[in-house]
Amino acid sequence: MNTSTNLFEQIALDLQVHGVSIQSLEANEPVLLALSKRLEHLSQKDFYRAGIGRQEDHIKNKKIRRDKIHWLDNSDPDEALFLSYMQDLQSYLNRRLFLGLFSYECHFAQYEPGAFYKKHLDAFKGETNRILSTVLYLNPNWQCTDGGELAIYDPQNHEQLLQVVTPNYGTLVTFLSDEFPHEVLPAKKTRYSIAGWFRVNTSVGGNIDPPQ
Ligand SMILES: O=C(O)CCC(=O)C(=O)O
Ligand SMILES: [Fe+2]
Repeated sequence: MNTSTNLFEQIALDLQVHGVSIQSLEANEPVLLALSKRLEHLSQKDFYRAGIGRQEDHIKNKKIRRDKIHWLDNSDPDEALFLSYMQDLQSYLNRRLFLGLFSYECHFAQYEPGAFYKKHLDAFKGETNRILSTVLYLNPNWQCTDGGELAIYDPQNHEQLLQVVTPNYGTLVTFLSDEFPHEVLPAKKTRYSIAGWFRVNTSVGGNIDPPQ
């Protein structure tokens, strides 16, 4: 078994038992280095203010989330390397857990000091084809006093805190999109992550659902 297979198996087991997985991608240095290099080359104009679903109300948006995002695609080789890695994870999880995952979409997110994302679910039962959420953190030397933690809540009791995840470089969180409420606590330093979603295909009449 190579290191990716070990990690993929660990994620599959975590999901099976808990519905949430917190692992480290640090053994896969090439992918992390490629993403860090890509982040260095992206400029402020490559990021734009994120919205919530089809909600276009800017004031309301700003009360809920303050991150800026940049979608990944295959035209950039460093982004493509990560997308291909997540494609391998998708295939593994489909073989192992029969999830029928069909596509993966993801964006870099930049949280400037003071930015947050209030408690939310990434998917509502029956209303979306987002099945699994992933978040990968890209912050070297993040200190516990830097804030910006991901707080994950109990699916049965949305007030009950389950886990607090420090956004350390290489940490990869995976969870069931319509089960786990979560929030990003205000960051004190600029915080980078890649948030992504594995989706099932809900196409009708042969029209494939657009990936984003
Ligand atoms: O960056 C994070 O820790 C989570 C972001 C998130 O929940 C989202 O983008 O939906
Ligand atoms: Fe989320």
